[in-house]
Amino acid sequence: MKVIKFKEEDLDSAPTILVLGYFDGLHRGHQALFDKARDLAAEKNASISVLTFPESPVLVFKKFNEDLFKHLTSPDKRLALFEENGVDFLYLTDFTSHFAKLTSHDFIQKYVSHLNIAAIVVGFDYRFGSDHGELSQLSEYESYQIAQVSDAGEKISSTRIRQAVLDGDVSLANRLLGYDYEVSGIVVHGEARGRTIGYPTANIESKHYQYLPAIGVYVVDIEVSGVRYRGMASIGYNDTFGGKNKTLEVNIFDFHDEIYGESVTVYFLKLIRGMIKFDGVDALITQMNSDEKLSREF
Ligand SMILES: Cc1cc2nc3c(=O)[nH]c(=O)nc-3n(C[C@H](O)[C@H](O)[C@H](O)COP(=O)(O)O)c2cc1C
Ligand SMILES: Nc1ncnc2c1ncn2[C@@H]1O[C@H](COP(=O)(O)OP(=O)(O)O)[C@@H](O)[C@H]1O
Repeated sequence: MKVIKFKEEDLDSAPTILVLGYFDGLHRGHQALFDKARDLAAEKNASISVLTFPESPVLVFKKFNEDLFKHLTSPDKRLALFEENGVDFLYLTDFTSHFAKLTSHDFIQKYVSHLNIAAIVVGFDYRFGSDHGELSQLSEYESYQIAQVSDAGEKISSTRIRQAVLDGDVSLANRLLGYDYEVSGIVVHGEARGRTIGYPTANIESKHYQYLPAIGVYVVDIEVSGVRYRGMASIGYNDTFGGKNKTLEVNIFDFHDEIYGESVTVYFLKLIRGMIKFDGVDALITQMNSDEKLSREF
């Protein structure tokens, strides 16, 4: 997949299926658009292009807070998901005040018309341009609007998945995403207490703006240097020890190596329980023994 800043002179000239949207998380609802795009691409011998934005359009409309930078995936994972879904050309353009003022007609003139469009695919609720144009506006092109995908009778949406993650319901998030919710980060030093209680934990700090699941203990997989291990994670303040910082820590099963400074990815599989403030370290260890048993059996 080629990632290209949208400029008229840099566009590929071969016929292409254009998929439009922002696609945070590229969940099962989004994947339905790419299923259709792949069918069309095969039928018309065309490539697949996406025209999207590096950051959320909401940044242009709302007072800033850090949450507006947050995504369901890291930037790398976002690219990998587009690639897995068959995208050949990912065109990026900044969503700015100027961009927001374009009418649907301007958008077609300035962007869509410069591509060699074989067909356009959008989602059921797609609107574009300052006049909130509908698909009919694109009627000069062969265009397809994909029906909403539901799960348990409710629409699959990035908002619903974000809420599931924040509630700690990673099982639901994973089902709606169609893959395991993951957070990437770097292994940093903690209090060096883990090893003294028989459960060393890799403390993971994320540089990306991602949603961290709710405080609690989780069954996880963790990828270290390309190998995926089972483990158990804690998200919280280490209440038993009066911790002040919220940490994401993973005890990795059948693993014995120093990995400070390594980039790792944590895949959240299931919420085990909430955080408990124990009276002493022995009670914590007993609880962690049973967390381990459950996590290994998952
Ligand atoms: C699976 C798991 C469950 C945990 N559960 C709790 C808990 O219920 N209460 C708590 O205070 N700390 C809990 N912890 C966090 C430990 O307090 C923490 O890992 C330990 O203090 C080591 O910290 P360090 O890595 O900074 O040295 C848990 C950690 C793991 C890996
Ligand atoms: N099975 C394991 N799970 C997690 N980390 C491990 C494991 N074995 C060794 N380590 C190493 O030990 C470190 C964790 O030890 P710990 O005593 O908890 O110190 P810290 O407080 O710095 O995290 C990890 O960052 C990693 O480098």
